[in-house]
Amino acid sequence: MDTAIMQQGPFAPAVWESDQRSQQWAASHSHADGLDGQYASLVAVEFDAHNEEASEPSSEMDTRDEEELERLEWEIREMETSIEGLDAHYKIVDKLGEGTFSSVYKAVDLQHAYYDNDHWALRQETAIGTRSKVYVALKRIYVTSSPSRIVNELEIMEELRDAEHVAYLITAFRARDQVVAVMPYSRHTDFRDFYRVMPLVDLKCYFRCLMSALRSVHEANVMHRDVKPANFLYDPRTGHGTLCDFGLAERFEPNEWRGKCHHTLPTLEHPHGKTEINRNVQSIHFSPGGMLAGGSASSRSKAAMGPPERVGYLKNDTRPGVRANRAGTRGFRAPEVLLKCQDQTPALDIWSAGIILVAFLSKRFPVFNANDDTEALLELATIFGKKRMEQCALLHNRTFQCNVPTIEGGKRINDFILQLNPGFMDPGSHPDPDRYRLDATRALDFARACLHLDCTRRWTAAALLEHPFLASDEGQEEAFHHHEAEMQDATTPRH
Ligand SMILES: Nc1ncnc2c1ncn2[C@@H]1O[C@H](COP(=O)(O)OP(=O)(O)OP(=O)(O)O)[C@@H](O)[C@H]1O
Repeated sequence: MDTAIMQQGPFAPAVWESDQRSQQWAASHSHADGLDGQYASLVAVEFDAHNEEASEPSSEMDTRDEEELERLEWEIREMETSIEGLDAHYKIVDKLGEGTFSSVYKAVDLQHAYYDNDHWALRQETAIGTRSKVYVALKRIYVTSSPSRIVNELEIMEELRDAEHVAYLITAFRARDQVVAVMPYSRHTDFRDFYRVMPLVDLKCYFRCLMSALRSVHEANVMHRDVKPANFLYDPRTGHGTLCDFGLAERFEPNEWRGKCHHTLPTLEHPHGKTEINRNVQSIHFSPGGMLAGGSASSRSKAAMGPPERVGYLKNDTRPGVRANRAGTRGFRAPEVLLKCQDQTPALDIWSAGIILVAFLSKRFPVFNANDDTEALLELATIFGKKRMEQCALLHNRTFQCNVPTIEGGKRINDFILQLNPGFMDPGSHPDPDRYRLDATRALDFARACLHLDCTRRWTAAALLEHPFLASDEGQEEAFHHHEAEMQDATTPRH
């Protein structure tokens, strides 16, 4: 390796980082609930914290054919020869994934013992000294990625190193045109294997990890921009999740607020008034209750601000299209991204997390599958209805026009979920049917809180962590009712 672009650092794999409380909680609830057999067998694999290999899937589960395995072998050899010195540090054992911008491999960290891992060991509840092998994930970023994009990803990961439930960067290096980021290996199960069978109690665990990752990311004024199941590595056996892939992440710069829309600069304020972030924000419109600031589109459009530009559109418009960051994955893009809002906020990640929840609750994945942004807006319109889409567009200084008659009405997100999964409220053989119904109602409300079309009304990650679906004690429930009352108050139009 000729150029180290970041220092080698101490680490311990995230798989050992599992929060013991969530782990015990997930395990006890999963089994107590008399679960779907498929899910029970997923979580039943004994997790031996001291012997990673014992809990690895056996080769029988490897469905790859000979040709694929040969290709993988070739790929590993090619990587080892094109990055001089790599094999002295890491022994690549498998391929974990492949995306648009990179390939990710599982490797044994051969030199783990030569580094001081105490810092990370402090964050663990499991001693790491007893491990015979320590696995890492090597993300080989394709040469077609621009240097600025690579630096952006690495810098953001470096900045978020101490954030819980966020993939952290151990080191990164460059060998000629090859850039490799090294992360702890996070053991996980493919979302498609559990989204239809995961019980509500374990779903809470999933969203606690995801929301706590997003809270840290947003507190650092970063928008992830690509929240989706493939980027949240969740292990149902331990109840531990890790948000990865900061390849599209963008800094939220309040000082560069363009002000072309009708929504105000948000505050990432904690509910109940404990301000804790946005070091750089100079002018903040505070809203009660931890919502991103602002009222409803209709109330705001009547406010003193007035539209910055004329409303409406030219029929034969020859002007170039509006440019805005629309990075993300289809089906997970928030309405403001689809509408090319130029002042996008961290609320866009909350929308994507809400879509993941809809997949769980409706047992449908992918939820949306449009080929382009216009089609994606139409998909939203079929749920939310024309009027609310028009209001949402207006908020971003856009006009929504559609002559499809079936989108006139619109429904609540809860009704949409229940339409797709009519049996959702039925506790079935759940040992505590009332508890199930309460959790199910709260899960629907959690989805509603994530999926406000109006980005200013979407709850923050910090607020969502205190939503009763995730909150577990009375105090938090009381706080929620207080929070709800404040929200009602804030969003009721004043005449
Ligand atoms: N730390 C890790 N531990 C285990 N697996 C990982 C880790 N990081 C990434 N992966 C696996 O590799 C896949 C691709 O990683 P990543 O999303 O970072 O790459 P990408 O090229 O940006 O992908 P995409 O274009 O799909 O967003 C992930 O979906 C995951 O399955």
